[in-house]
Amino acid sequence: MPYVIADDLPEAPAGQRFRALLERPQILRMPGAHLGIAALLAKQAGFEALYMSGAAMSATMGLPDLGMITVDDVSWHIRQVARASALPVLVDGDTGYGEALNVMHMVRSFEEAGAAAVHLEDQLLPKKCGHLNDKKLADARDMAAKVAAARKARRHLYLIARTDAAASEGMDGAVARAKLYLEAGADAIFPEALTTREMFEEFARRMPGVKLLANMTEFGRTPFFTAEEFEAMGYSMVIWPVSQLRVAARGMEELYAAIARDGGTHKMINRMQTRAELYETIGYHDYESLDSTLVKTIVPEGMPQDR
Ligand SMILES: C[C@](O)(C(=O)O)[C@H](CC(=O)O)C(=O)O
Ligand SMILES: [Mg+2]
Repeated sequence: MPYVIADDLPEAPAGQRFRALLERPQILRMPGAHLGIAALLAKQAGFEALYMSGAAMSATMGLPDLGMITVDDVSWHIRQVARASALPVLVDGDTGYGEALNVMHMVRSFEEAGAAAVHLEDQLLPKKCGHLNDKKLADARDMAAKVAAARKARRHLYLIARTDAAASEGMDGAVARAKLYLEAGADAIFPEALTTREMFEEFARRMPGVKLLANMTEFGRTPFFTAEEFEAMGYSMVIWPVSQLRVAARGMEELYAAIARDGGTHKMINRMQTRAELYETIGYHDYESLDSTLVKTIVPEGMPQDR
């Protein structure tokens, strides 16, 4: 249904709807979807919440995931995803784009744009994908101050603190940082780039009662586990952050090669969503019939139109 109808908009704030999903016993599954069209397709597949990846948003803009995108770039993505899907969205807030005040501005901007949750990581700029080498970690107390700042700025936004410490400070360091971030006001923890099942299980065991997020990114350091496996290991949320971007990028690569090679798109037609299917996805005809109903309501039949 068209998002422009007030009666169809969700009543509760996005953060509250996100929390309600986390109260259920099963793991919350969030595929990456940072564009309106992706949000609609993910919702159609049955997902109840979505993830917005910094890596995917950056790559969409033709940029590396080094913390170069801004609060406004991300807010633009949040608006279209929240609007198109009306689903709660967890947003990658990177390092908060600066220090405490920047973090507070990020929280307010993301909430205003329609986000449900954000994660904030303990790296220094230029931040890296958590699965790469040579990450520079922030001082744990500086990160805790950012979490506290986020807490002060948020009304309903769910706050997830991500720690990238496992690689350089080991499990003890990651656990100690997670505890500090929880004390500072984080609602949940995202232990980044754990490399074995044993590490995931140990982290969960040492964080009893804490909501944890698992990152199932491909081509990284985490071996493949299913949502069910993460749930059994004690995780409450799982993301597949960049998968949609990777598949779409491969599709674009093949399309451009085909046009260059064949002088047209004829060999790619059966790989395409048809016009009718696309219109179905975006609700084209719903908007069109809404428009004609409105015109009839405002200008009843028989009423002279050109006075
Ligand atoms: C989750 C993540 O922060 C993202 O931006 O999607 C990335 C994903 C990736 O680069 O594979 C990460 O740092 O893990
Ligand atoms: Mg990221």
